[in-house]
Amino acid sequence: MTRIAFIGAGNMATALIRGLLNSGHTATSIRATDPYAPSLDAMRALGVAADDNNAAAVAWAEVVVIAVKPQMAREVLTPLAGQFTGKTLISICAGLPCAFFEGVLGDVAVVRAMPNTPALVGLGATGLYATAAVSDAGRGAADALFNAGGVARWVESEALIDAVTAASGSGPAYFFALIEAMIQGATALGLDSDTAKQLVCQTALGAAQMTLSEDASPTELRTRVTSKGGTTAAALERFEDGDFNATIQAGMQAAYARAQELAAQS
Ligand SMILES: NC(=O)C1=CN([C@@H]2O[C@H](COP(=O)(O)OP(=O)(O)OC[C@H]3O[C@@H](n4cnc5c(N)ncnc54)[C@H](O)[C@@H]3O)[C@@H](O)[C@H]2O)C=CC1
Ligand SMILES: O=C(O)[C@@H]1CCC=N1
Repeated sequence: MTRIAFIGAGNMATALIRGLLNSGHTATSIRATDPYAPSLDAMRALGVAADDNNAAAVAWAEVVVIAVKPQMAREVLTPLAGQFTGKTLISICAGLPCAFFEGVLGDVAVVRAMPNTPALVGLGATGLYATAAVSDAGRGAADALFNAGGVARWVESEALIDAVTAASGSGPAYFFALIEAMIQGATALGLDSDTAKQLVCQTALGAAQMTLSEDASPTELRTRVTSKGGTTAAALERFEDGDFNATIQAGMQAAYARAQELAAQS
């Protein structure tokens, strides 16, 4: 089984590791590093060896996932330069281009990945891009890692990873915000919070599942719910008073621009 080391054992690494374990990857083939003791304890509770020795983890691994904040990546990776020959580096750092890792590390085969936290429950969505230096085995390992926690799609150009970031990388937060607002709305109308949560979340699941499985566009599906002169139309008209669609588009453009700023600052 591929030996995978995670440098950084925070939120996203934990989601990916739990996805791997749930899909049958053995804990002894995973290792994690982090300077933060509670993160190491959480890893050990999953049966994953964890310490703060990045160099030893890289030496042990066939695949290394860099899962620190983008602003930390240079500082964390600089001491590891020259230690990636024959290994695959998978970066999940928002914004940072493959060329950044090649510049810091020298000889390295880089996969750029943009996963999301629902990997924790097996429903992650990941975009992947590989440089020409990545071997078939390296691509296969990335495929296996991200399909373990959901679905993964390869994109044709590296720039599209920033688009993935704006869509599905940050996307769970957009849906959490909508769910949060809808639960607040439902409780304001008198539902108890448990019932509101159940009904709102089931509605979100149902809408997503229908959009995937029905042979109809989201526009058509929305139209089928929206009776002329009915309740849905009343709500959607009010949303559009607040420029709902334009606001979502502008938010996603802001996420995309921020990914590019992170690259420029690296
Ligand atoms: N949270 C999310 O939804 C997503 C995050 N990402 C990317 O994943 C990366 C990690 O993000 P999160 O997990 O949210 O952040 P986080 O802050 O939860 O985790 C980062 C971890 O890196 C550790 N760290 C700091 N210095 C280190 C060092 N020298 N050696 C090893 N570990 C060190 C920190 O202690 C922390 O536990 C970021 O680059 C982010 O852009 C990508 C997709 C989604
Ligand atoms: O907010 C962020 O920068 C990271 C990348 C995508 C999701 N979380």
